[in-house]
Amino acid sequence: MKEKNPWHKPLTIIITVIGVIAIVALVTVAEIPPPVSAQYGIVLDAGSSHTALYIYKWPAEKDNNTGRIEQKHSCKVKGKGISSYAAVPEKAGMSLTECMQEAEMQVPAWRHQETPLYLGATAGMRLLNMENRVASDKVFEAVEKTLQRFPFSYQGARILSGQEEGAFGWVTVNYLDDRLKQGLQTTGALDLGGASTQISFVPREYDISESPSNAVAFRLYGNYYNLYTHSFLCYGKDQALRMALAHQTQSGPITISDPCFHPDYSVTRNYNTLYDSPCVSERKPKVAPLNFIHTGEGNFLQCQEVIKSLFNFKSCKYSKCSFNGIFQPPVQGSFGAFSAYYFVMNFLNLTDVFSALCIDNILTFKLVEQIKKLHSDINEKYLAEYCFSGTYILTLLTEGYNFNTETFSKIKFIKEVSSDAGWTLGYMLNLTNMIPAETKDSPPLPHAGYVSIVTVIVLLLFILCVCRCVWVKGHLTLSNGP
Ligand SMILES: Nc1ncnc2c1ncn2[C@@H]1O[C@H](COP(=O)(O)OP(=O)(O)O)[C@@H](O)[C@H]1O
Ligand SMILES: [Ca+2]
Repeated sequence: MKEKNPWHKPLTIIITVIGVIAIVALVTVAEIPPPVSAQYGIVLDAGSSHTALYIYKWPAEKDNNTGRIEQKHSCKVKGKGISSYAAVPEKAGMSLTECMQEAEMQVPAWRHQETPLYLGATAGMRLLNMENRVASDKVFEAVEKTLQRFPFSYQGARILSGQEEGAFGWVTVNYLDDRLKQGLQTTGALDLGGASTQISFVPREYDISESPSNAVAFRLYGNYYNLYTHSFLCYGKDQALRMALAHQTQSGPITISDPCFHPDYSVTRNYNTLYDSPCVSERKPKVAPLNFIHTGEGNFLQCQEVIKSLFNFKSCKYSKCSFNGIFQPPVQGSFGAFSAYYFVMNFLNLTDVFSALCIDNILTFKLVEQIKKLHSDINEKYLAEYCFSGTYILTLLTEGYNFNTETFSKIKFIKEVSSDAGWTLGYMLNLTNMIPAETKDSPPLPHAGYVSIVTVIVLLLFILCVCRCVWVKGHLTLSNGP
């Protein structure tokens, strides 16, 4: 008689049911496309001194909020900023062609059409727009014409407000540090450009109503942030230098001896060129020669006096001000200082240490010719201006924003944190809605998790089946045996 197989019926039914469920699940899950492709976004930062193109990349399958964005590529546009082409606007457009062609190569062709392309202009165009609206519109027309020729999804070119520039710089720094998602204490952002400078931070106690125009409220990943931000037009380092020179040429002299420049420095400058900016135009001396000779003297304390004269510390109708009657709560927490802050402080080796007392020792003004020999790879204009710029930065931070020895030590001079620090990433994150206001409940298991579990179940079933077959076969052999 054939022995009854104990594996029969209930077990077979269970195995069949689980097997069917597993196969159905596997088929369903397998239908979701695997997470392989990437998405791209392009932002052009049209600054006062130059334009830079940034390409960002993020995993395509993580819709909107979970994928990490990284900087894939950057390209420095040759020549000056777009505002410098006011007299020949078509050249502003042409200047962008090379970097745009690079972008075409960098982004896979099949992604071109869905890759958003933005251009944001900052203080250089803000000034041109104030000075000559028609010229500013023509520059934008030329730039648009060039950008639209490329196969990307062009989203427009516009001037960012100072508030946007400050706030997006803050978003970038905190996004890169991963502080927003984790709800950590945020880092303030200090951006020094050529034509404007921004300060943005979350103050300890903040009465927004005192100056609503300085307040930006964000809700990011479920957290509220009340950001203080201010952009000082004309206080970027190039316009600040113009203001310092204007201060020293009020009487229209033929020669000036500038304490902020090296003792052997001597350059002929044109009065019309110097005063050709809304930051200084009203102060142009009535009577002046065509040119003046700008010579150096190299004296830190006197240089600081000249620079202090660019700030008005007198009038303040708020509880507290930085300068020029602008409301500013006391600085709070750590700060990331980037763009020209970084370039200058990195060159002067002042990025790690600070003692208000030792600045003048560090900034002993050597002969500019010696410095040129030591740093033959660096642009001569930058070299000649580093002492002015260094003194300007220290004065702006300590006298202007009221950083003291303790709070200054919390400033980190940064070029990048995996991606370059600047407003462009924050701008793109905002325009593509990449940072959600709320944290979405993430699925209990990611796609890969489901696939693994189903695979393990199927494997177990397979092993179970094999065992059963072996058992049945063995049993039959035994029962059929002699
Ligand atoms: N290597 C460098 N050394 C010193 N300064 C630099 C260097 N590279 C860029 N800069 C300066 O950084 C500033 C960048 O400002 P930019 O972004 O063009 O202007 P804005 O933000 O005011 O529109 C300019 O003053 C430029 O001269
Ligand atoms: Ca800038």
